[in-house]
Amino acid sequence: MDCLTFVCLAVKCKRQFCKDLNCHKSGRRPRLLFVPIYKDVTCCSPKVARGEELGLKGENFRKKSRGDTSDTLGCVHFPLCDGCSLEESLTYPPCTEKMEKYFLKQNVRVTFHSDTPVHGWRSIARLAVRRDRKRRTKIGLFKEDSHSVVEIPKCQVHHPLINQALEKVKYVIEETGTCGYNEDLGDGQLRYIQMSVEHRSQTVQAAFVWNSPRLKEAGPTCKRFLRGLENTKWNFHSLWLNFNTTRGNRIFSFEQSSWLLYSGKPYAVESIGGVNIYFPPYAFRQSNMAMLKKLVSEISKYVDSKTRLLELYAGVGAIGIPVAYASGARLVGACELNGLSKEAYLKAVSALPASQRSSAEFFIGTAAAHRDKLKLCEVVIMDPPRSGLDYALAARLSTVRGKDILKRIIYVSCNFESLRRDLEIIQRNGIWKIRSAEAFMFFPGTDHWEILCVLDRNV
Ligand SMILES: C[S@@+](CC[C@H](N)C(=O)[O-])C[C@H]1O[C@@H](n2cnc3c(N)ncnc32)[C@H](O)[C@@H]1O
Repeated sequence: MDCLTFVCLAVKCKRQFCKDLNCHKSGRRPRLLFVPIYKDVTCCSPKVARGEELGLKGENFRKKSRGDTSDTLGCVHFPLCDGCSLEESLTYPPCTEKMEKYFLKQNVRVTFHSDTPVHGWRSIARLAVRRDRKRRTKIGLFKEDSHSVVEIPKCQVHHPLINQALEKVKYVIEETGTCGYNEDLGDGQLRYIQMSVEHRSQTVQAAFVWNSPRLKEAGPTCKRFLRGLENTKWNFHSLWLNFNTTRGNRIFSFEQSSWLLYSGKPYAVESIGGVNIYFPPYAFRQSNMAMLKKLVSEISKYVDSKTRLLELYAGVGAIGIPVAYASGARLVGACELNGLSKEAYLKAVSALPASQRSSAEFFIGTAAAHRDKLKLCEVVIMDPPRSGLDYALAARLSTVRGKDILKRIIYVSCNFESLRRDLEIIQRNGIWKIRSAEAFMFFPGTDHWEILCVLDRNV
């Protein structure tokens, strides 16, 4: 999810620049934002002004008419900024047809959940900070196929608090003489900013990637910058530093020691399905919180009470824990590559009744490495990054073994192409049948759906 996410990183051909930017847009190039990205994904369609030419209608699908402002981007930064690829019919993206046809071939009608605001939905954003040739510091997204920054102060999909926070940051950058990073020279101070909204307090968790190995070497400007932000008395939930001096395209350093909480609280807390989920800046977080809640509520319908539930690609448990809470399932564990997510996961799990969490473990590593844990569960939830499932996991799922009790797979995907590939592997031995498919409009403005696909084991 996303990507960063943070979001879809681009990823094709020569465009393999930024390794940990997640961009849920086209996958054509490294765009800033939103979460880790991974291997090769198929390029999506180019920018299109509307998706209305497609005539398909899905169940519950509210097709909006052209000119309906609630389905139009209306952003001054379009099309210069590559964060969005659609300007109209945002809840009816071109990829819809392909997806519906695929599932229809498997005798499954897709249920659409597209009733979402198309503005202000992005509650986490990662932006680059760069110094241009005129020594001006710019904050924004990379322009396509380049590392020159397009400023987007009036971005329509950002939560309004993110734009407000960025305005304050820009002001403090100027006041304190903080210098944006210069990639060619490897000098400058501020490299990236991540802003993440905590909805309950209407505050913003801000993380600043600083070009120094530690606070000690960051120099007086760093402290002036942070004090300057505090002095604005604005709604910052917390101010974080991430120290990253590596050349290249990694936004963050993921060493624990590279993270410093300068002020405020360690976690942004969101209530999802009635349970508190804790988000530190160094863990994955979905960008559309309202739709995530809808997704969790739908998934809960596929999980019975007391079922043994495993979550793979778990992040901090934003899906699996609320699903267990709502359904009464027993968590047998969660697997996640980013070990820094463990503490937040265990904190959220502790809110579940003891009977539901007593055997819950957090397994750090790849889902492939932990695929033997599948034998512990009756239902597995998997929400991989855009690149899809680890091959060894998909292959393992395709061959049920003697003692396996697994009877349902709940696959959440932000990339139809990798989902289709994985479903082919999982289904190749005829053991699994698709029970249902639902599409959630997580990323209005992009040519993507978040897809929930449920498979049941043939009896
Ligand atoms: C799309 S996110 C979903 C996270 C979580 N389900 C949520 O909604 O917040 C994918 C997660 O998988 C993790 N990840 C990436 N590659 C992985 C792998 N090979 N094995 C296990 N986890 C992985 C990422 O760190 C990220 O937290």
